[in-house]
Amino acid sequence: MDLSSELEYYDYIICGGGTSGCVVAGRLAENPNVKILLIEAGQHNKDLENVHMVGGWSNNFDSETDWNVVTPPMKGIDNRQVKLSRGKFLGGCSGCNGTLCIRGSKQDFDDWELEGWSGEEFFGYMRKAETFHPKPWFDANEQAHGYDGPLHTEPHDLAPISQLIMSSFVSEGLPHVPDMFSTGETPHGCGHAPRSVYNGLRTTSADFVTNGFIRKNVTVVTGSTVDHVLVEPDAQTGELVARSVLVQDTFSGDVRAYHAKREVVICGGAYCSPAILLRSGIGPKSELEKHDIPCVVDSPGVGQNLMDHPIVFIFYETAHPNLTTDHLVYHKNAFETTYNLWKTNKTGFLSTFPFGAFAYARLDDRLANEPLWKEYQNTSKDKQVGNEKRDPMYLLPSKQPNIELFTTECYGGPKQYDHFPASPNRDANVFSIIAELFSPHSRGSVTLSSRDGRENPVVDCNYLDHPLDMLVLSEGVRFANEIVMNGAGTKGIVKGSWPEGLGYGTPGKERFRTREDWVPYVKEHATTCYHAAGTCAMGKDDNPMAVLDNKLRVRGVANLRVADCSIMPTLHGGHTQMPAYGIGEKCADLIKETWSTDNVSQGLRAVL
Ligand SMILES: Cc1cc2nc3c(=O)[nH]c(=O)nc-3n(C[C@H](O)[C@H](O)[C@H](O)COP(=O)(O)OP(=O)(O)OC[C@H]3O[C@@H](n4cnc5c(N)ncnc54)[C@H](O)[C@@H]3O)c2cc1C
Repeated sequence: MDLSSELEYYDYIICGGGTSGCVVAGRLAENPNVKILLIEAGQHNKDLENVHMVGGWSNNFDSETDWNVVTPPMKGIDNRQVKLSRGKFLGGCSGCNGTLCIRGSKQDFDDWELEGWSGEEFFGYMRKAETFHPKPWFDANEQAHGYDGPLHTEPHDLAPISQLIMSSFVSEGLPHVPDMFSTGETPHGCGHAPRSVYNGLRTTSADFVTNGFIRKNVTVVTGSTVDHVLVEPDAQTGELVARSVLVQDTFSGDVRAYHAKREVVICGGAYCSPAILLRSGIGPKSELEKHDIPCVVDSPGVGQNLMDHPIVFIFYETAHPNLTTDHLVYHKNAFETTYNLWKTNKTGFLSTFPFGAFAYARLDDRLANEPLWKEYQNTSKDKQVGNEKRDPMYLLPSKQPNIELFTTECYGGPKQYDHFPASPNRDANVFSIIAELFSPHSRGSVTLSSRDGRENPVVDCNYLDHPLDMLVLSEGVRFANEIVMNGAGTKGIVKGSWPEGLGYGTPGKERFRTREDWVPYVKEHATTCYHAAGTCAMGKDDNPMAVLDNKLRVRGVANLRVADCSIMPTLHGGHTQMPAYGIGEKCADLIKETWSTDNVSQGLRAVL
């Protein structure tokens, strides 16, 4: 195919206008002397009401604004398939997520053992993206936040049910540390998760290249799917260099090419970035052969090491009116009223996401007598940090939680829970608690279904394949239920539950008392927390599975980087949007460092 007449030239080409990609583009554009192209497969976000109105988040799914990825059956969860929604529009998942800003523990990033990515340094990059707006009632840790980034965040005003759950957390042994999800230093406690919302509007990474940050040197093309990156040997050195990007019109399939004078950065997210690399001939040779793609670099780690946090919901109905927020959205004509409120004032139920109270928990005492836990305690890699031994999940008990617990302030959750009987439209008042597994041992994969860039890859999350993952998550779910049933704030307020029979009826007749009792429910209902990561992992030079070096450079190809959640060697114990922002910030700095005048004159590979 002769593309020479169609080439357009940019200094940097960013492939994927999602959470990290927009940050990379926006930050590089601070230098007015460089020209940047940002390519997004989906549409622009400006007219997508359900992006700006946080409460409309789920309306972005099962349509053309969703990648609509569905896993194959997975044996760890009763051979069920799971729908993996991803934002397909400018801003990517930052425009349809739950808005939670939960950064993880600093130790999670120290564990990567990669120069430049310590917890201390990386928390600095997450702060850089943020402008935090305090509220008088919230005891913020001021140093933990940023105050001049394009991402506006604020604390969430709790509904009455969340206040009650917070006191149940405390009475069940999880001390209150208000801003613990921003500091990364408390592995066991409860507090408030700031949100990526301000003045009733969602803030997204698209804000780095739109609104107040539109810059002449950034060209945003939407509706354009990156098919592959053209990698060619340099005429003088023979070294492989990323030179151009081949793009298909998402709808018509028309092809065009763009040329990078300096670098190509792949930011397609943990499912699509490995797919772009594979289509470019960079990946496990055997996988490329299946699709007749010539192998440019045999990189066995591309698409492997897929991680996510499995979660399980438990729902409760309370007889007390107005503790939950169901009356503001589901009952009678509430939706019409609340929608008008958002339309006119940007306030009300739809202006925030109905998650409530949050906790991190260590489960050491609860798991101490489990035979599997003891077995791994003795046989697992016993790497010490100081005097402290890691637990079987490879976590440091003094620094990293085993699970997160969080709650909703009304009915709502993945579609698989729709069959539960107390539909809120019948005027029921419903809340839920969710247990989320950190540091899973199970690993999944991303492979190609076809060479066509417009076909989704095959994403197998392999949830709960490892027995330790099931052990910890089922104990986490059991703990979650005990908090609601026995905790000081919520004891006695429950009149129904899903699953049924959770101990609000006849004492001693509860159906779910032991951890084993919970295992079938976990298998039947575990689903994604949407935290996909790890499929183009960074790693040290002696690690053959490391797709990238610690500067996000693709091993074996010059002028090609990846920047999004796929780069994580291990998944942190938190939620992934703040790291995605931090990765974008870090990548922009790494690129600026490479192409600073000094470095360029030292012979880095400008291809023109
Ligand atoms: C429903 C949902 C709820 C979530 N809730 C939370 C939460 O409350 N808190 C939290 O911290 N995290 C949450 N997450 C996770 C978090 O939002 C994501 O992990 C993070 O935003 C991912 O950022 P990314 O840059 O890696 O990928 P993305 O944001 O997905 O960006 C990838 C971009 O690349 C584009 N793209 C892909 N392939 C191509 C191609 N071939 N050509 C051109 N463009 C392409 C995509 O359309 C997308 O815009 C949630 C995610 C979802 C989906």
